[in-house]
Amino acid sequence: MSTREEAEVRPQALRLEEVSVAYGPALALEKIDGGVAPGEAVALIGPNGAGKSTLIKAILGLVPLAAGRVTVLGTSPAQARRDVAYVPQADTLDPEFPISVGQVVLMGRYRRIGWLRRPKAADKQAAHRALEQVGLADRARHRFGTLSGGQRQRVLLARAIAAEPRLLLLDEPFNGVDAVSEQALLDAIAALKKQGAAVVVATHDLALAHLACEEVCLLDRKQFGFGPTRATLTPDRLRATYGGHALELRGDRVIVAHS
Ligand SMILES: Nc1ncnc2c1ncn2[C@@H]1O[C@H](COP(=O)(O)OP(=O)(O)OP(=O)(O)O)[C@@H](O)[C@H]1O
Repeated sequence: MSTREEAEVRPQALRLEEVSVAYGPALALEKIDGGVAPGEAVALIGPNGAGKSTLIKAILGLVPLAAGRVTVLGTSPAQARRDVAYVPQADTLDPEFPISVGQVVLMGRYRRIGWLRRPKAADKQAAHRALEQVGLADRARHRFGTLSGGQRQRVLLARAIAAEPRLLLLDEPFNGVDAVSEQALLDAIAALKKQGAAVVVATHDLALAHLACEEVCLLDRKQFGFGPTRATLTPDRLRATYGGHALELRGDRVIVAHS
């Protein structure tokens, strides 16, 4: 069998075919093309406004495509929604909202049990296991808003884990996160991948891409590379992707001056 045929029969959790998205007359994404296999992760890397969040919305079926096709778990984003979990940036959930950590995580079960049914013992156990996985089992009764930003991010990841997703989408999971939370997030992502889930992570953090992702997609409206991490994250490609911005590489992290 040729390499091309092998690539075509290899199962993909996510397939992007020349995906373009427009807000009004302007294209926010143009011909993004690639995929991710079950048990693997892809990092979406690009400057502010590159279209990373827009691509995540396209995978969730929340924005219409101007062209191309998104296939999630062999079907449309809308059909696959039950098996897809999304972790927003922690600051999108109001910390003042009077809800416990355990209740936030249990919300991850509602797509399975339905909003009108009461959670069963199995749902509570799944929520507890998810909190354990991010190292916060002892905080279940604490108010969500009393946790640090990094801990809140871990709780939102636990909510996603409790949903038992086959595809997990993360938007900038390391923003404002300390080293302990960073390690807990990395461990939880590794455990999900081991269970066969595919992961898509929008990030500015090249270390995260190297540590947790088999593939990267470099983008700034257009695609500047989509492939295995080490081969794709070259200084030349990074400079092309971050073209209009002042780019500084420190170790394996990109530091971008937002002018
Ligand atoms: N609802 C919207 N209506 C119009 N334009 C939008 C909308 N959402 C995003 N955009 C524009 O689309 C482009 C891509 O935005 P997007 O938020 O996807 O980028 P991003 O890579 O996630 O950025 P960041 O790293 O800053 O979060 C930007 O120019 C943004 O201003």
